[in-house]
Amino acid sequence: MSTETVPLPLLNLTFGVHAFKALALATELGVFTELSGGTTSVGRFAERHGIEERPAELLLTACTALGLLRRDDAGTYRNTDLSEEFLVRGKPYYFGGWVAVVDQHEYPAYLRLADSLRGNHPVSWDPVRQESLFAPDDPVMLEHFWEGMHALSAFTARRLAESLDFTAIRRVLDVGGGGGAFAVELCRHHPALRVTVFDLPFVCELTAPRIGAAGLEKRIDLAGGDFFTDPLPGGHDTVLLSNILHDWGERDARRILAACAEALPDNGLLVICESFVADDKRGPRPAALMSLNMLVETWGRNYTVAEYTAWLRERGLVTERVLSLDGAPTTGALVARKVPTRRNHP
Ligand SMILES: C[S@@+](CC[C@H](N)C(=O)[O-])C[C@H]1O[C@@H](n2cnc3c(N)ncnc32)[C@H](O)[C@@H]1O
Repeated sequence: MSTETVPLPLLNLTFGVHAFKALALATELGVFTELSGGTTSVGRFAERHGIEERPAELLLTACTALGLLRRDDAGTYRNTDLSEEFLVRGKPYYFGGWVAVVDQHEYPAYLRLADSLRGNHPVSWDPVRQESLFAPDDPVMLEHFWEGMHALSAFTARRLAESLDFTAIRRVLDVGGGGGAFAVELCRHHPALRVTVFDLPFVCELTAPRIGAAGLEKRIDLAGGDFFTDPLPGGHDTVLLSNILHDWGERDARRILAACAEALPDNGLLVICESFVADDKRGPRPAALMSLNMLVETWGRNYTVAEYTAWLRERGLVTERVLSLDGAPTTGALVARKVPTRRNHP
């Protein structure tokens, strides 16, 4: 080993925990919300939160080093553009819901990652007592998950709206579209588009106010149902599956694909928006880590384009292209077309 070689990349990986917990605690304390448009000092911050100056300074310094706060020479702290836009409660793309999901729902589960590994089962919820990750039993999920999904997916949806040719797309069925991010952003970008969000009935109820707040009730319909037991609504030329299939084991993922293929007309499009693991399984990092996350959360994993292409072919769909949504929270979109079935003419 060269004397120059030091384990800094490893140390940097361990800092991930510290950085995330600083973000999570500051968000939970409402630091960025209280600083919106204003400033604080260590002393004022400590007083406001009823804490000593030492911990106050350490948290404010960590947030500054992480690019969440700016400190001037007089020791005054204010939000950066990033925290002002995304970490102030009440702003349209508030990201704190997702931070809360990771902190309160996923982080405790990672303390039991080894159990998940040894038992090959999720640990973020109890499969004996709960039907699925998405059952309405977990108050943290209910309060934060769909709000958090909206904050994450809005940016993927924007990239999809820009990257996919919508000229011939009139009506989209967003299967498992709870949170409403795709429906809202796609409709905003494409004024002639209509979208139906199909999700569990209680999720549709959570999503309805968000559609109302966007003023899109006339173009976005909500359809409550279960994609394993209910037929998917017809009349759509395009079906979207965003971050759905990785939630499920291979058998269930293929059942969902079969239901989507069934709901599409000939020449209809199926769009799978997901972070695809590379066919050679060497990465990329966001897909590989999301896939590991599926170990603690579900029985699923992030699949490869080759896997989807093979499963779709069995259902009469042909992969036409894979769009790279670089910089988006979800990094790819596979676009497949339903091939017209040949009918025997008399
Ligand atoms: C990871 S979220 C993805 C949400 C959205 N598509 C996005 O990308 O922002 C998975 C979604 O699938 C929905 N879902 C889970 N099981 C379902 C089922 N059996 N039938 C219909 N929707 C379901 C959940 O309620 C949730 O909204």
